[in-house]
Amino acid sequence: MLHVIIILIQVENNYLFDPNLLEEICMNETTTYLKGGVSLSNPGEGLKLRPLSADDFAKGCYLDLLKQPNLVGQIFTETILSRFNLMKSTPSTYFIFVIEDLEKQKIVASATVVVERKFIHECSSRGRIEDVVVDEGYRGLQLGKLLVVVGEFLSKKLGCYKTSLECSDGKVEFYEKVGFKIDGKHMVKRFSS
Ligand SMILES: CC(=O)SCCNC(=O)CCNC(=O)[C@H](O)C(C)(C)COP(=O)(O)OP(=O)(O)OC[C@H]1O[C@@H](n2cnc3c(N)ncnc32)[C@H](O)[C@@H]1OP(=O)(O)O
Repeated sequence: MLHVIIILIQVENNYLFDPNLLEEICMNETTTYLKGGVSLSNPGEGLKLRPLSADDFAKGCYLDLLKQPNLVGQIFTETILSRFNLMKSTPSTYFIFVIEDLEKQKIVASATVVVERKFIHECSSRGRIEDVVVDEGYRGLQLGKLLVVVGEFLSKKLGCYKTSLECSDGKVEFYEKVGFKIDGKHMVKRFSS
């Protein structure tokens, strides 16, 4: 039964969100310089930036990518697909986009924008950039920077008044290169490791 569900999802090319949203983003205003002409429409030779698709789990490579910061743990196909469908059915909230190496059919980079709805600031919304990761074999090609800039402009397009992210001290310099500034302190109480 599960196999039937997976096949149906593959046939529909089930994107998490409408790909037109990415195509409509205009990054002309960015102050971030992406070397080598890297852009949303041209992330590099043979690479394509697009929304996450349910197909990417069947290929396996998306989870392999997320394992590179070793954050996946043990999960089952049913759990993954039910989480994907939950995100997809929550309107205008979860935007996971990936970069695929088309020849290898491999997901080589990914980032998430989550839109948090608020009552403050006249019922505004805030974007959060999460889970930025580039495959070890594709680092240093400006893909990390591209993901963050796309996250920034996607947040803007979705009407957010600001976008923010949390990172370790070792990544501060990377995010500063894309125009982010330290603003206050981040505090946390963990319920599991
Ligand atoms: C909000 C969050 O998700 S925080 C979690 C961040 N993700 C991770 O830690 C996962 C593991 N790391 C990675 O996936 C990658 O190393 C990333 C995403 C941090 C960087 O991706 P890359 O594609 O290699 O970065 P990219 O090629 O775009 O580099 C951009 C610039 O930042 C610099 N840079 C890259 N990593 C770092 C770093 N850790 N510290 C300082 N500078 C860095 C590069 O030298 C480059 O400089 P340049 O533009 O002047 O040449």
